[in-house]
Amino acid sequence: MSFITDIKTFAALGSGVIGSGWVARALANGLDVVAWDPAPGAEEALRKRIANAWPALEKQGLKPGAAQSRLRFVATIEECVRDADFIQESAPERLELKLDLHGRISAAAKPNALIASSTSGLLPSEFYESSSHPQRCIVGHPFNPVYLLPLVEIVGGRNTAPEAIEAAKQVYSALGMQPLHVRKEVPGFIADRLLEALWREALHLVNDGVATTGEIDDAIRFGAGLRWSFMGTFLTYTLAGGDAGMRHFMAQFGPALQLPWTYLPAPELTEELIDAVVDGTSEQRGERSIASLERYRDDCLLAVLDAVKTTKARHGLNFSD
Ligand SMILES: NC(=O)C1=CN([C@@H]2O[C@H](COP(=O)(O)OP(=O)(O)OC[C@H]3O[C@@H](n4cnc5c(N)ncnc54)[C@H](O)[C@@H]3O)[C@@H](O)[C@H]2O)C=CC1
Ligand SMILES: C[N+](C)(C)CC(=O)CC(=O)[O-]
Repeated sequence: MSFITDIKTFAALGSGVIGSGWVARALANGLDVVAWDPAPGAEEALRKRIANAWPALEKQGLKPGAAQSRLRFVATIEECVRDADFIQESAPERLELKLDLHGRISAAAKPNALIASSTSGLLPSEFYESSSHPQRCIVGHPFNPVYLLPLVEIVGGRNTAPEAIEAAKQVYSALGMQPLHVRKEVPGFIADRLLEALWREALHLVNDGVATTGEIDDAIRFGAGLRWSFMGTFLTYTLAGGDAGMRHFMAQFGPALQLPWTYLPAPELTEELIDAVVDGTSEQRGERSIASLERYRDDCLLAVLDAVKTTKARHGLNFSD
């Protein structure tokens, strides 16, 4: 089974926050883009959003041939997808709406054109249920702003062909993205599971009068947020275990998971879970020593801090603003 990976024409259905981000990314990569959205005034709003994103894209570097004028806004779903090599749906997050929309998209599209949905957490097996050629249907979950953030989670449904996942990885990589294949079809995928957990706790803290939204945002942006831009939670905590690494960290801080810090039920700390975490982080570390990882972490932190400081100053802000 082969799918189109050398794409020239990108179709975008739904041109709100996320759809317009996809259009901006595709245009900046030198593609022709065809867009459709049923809302009155949608074309004007889309063109405004693209113009607003363009200076950042120019700064990042446009691909040869990139131009805002290569966007064509059309009146029907069928016209939008008929000649497209790749289709990205970014319509409202409602199962019935997506089910119906994908029935129409897939009936009109070329059978070997990949069809992706930007959904944040609906299951592809459900909303692609009545699609034609469902083996080419995937989720491509992006992050806002889509034209700058590289991560895209790729999720297949019951009928998705493994070749479609590989083809989608190629397409998104060619668009300058970092694809992450979510191997199990679960609601919320990987990233939103994490983001929603943080969001849930943040709302509890506000609701209980513990902190203001600004204080919670400060707690993120001046601490873990800076680390997260270059090192994830598991490797960060490996360093927090000192020279003894993750096993020491698990022994010292693992029991705290049972304290009532959180409203989320904690998993039971079985030996199996500890081993999985220790083994996973050992693999992430590879041959690197704790000290060399610390130097890497500090270098990255300084670079990020410097970049944030310089950019804030350009906007007339202090670092603490
Ligand atoms: N906003 C966010 O932070 C993120 C959203 N997503 C996902 O992207 C998708 C779109 O979300 P947003 O852009 O935030 O919503 P939005 O509300 O900004 O845009 C949705 C657009 O879809 C249009 N629309 C309405 N009915 C439609 C239909 N039948 N077919 C096609 N388009 C239709 C609306 O006119 C609107 O322009 C959702 O599936 C959402 O879960 C994914 C990542 C992040
Ligand atoms: C709020 N959200 C679940 C729609 C967020 C995302 O899906 C990703 C993001 O950009 O944070």
